[in-house]
Amino acid sequence: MNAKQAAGYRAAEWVEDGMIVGLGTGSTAYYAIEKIGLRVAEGLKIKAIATSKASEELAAKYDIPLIKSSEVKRLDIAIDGADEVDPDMALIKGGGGALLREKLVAINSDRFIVIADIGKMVARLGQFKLPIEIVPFCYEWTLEQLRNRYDIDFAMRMRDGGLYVTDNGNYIADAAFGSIEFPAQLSHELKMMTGVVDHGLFVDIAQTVVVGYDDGRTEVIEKKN
Ligand SMILES: O=C[C@H](O)[C@H](O)[C@H](O)COP(=O)(O)O
Repeated sequence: MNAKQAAGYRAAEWVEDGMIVGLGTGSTAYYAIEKIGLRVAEGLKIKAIATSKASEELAAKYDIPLIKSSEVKRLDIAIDGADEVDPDMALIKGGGGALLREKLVAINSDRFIVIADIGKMVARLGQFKLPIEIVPFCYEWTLEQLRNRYDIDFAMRMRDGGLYVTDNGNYIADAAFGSIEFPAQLSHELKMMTGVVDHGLFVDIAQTVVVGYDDGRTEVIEKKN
């Protein structure tokens, strides 16, 4: 069992009968979905909302019943990976482009569990390029606005020779902050910018982090109040 699988499988143990579950996206969330799917095959009764088309397909493969947001007001639990996790459980997410749906699901869940291999744990966020989802309309102006505000490199994410398009039809600019001293402040500033839909900083959203190690061990860290 590798570190991602260990974390994903451990977090899947939080899921109980009758829960509405948010399914994350990425190579770590893959294992949580797989384990939840195996438990569904054994009789676990849940309903789920997926944070990407890829995770929807994975859930369908495991016969995890998916529902629409109109059918439920809140989720009991959401389980998702992260690109970086700092000691305050602030995160960078969106390496796989799913940050907007992931944030919507996470903030509307009673408990948000982050699953991360030990390599994701950092003293300070920012080495991983921060994904910023921007609307396609006049995106060059939004990019220019970002470049003028922060003196760092912003690169439009590319895919197959063209601009990468999220499940929501938007683009992503990856921002090389290097070191983010005040994640909450940056999160707020970015949200205020016209043209920016959202970004991959998740501050004060996670309550639990399950860390996976290469030898298959896991460590559960709960947020201190
Ligand atoms: O958009 C993708 C998500 O935020 C992922 O949860 C994040 O990038 C971590 O992905 P992985 O588990 O593949 O490292």
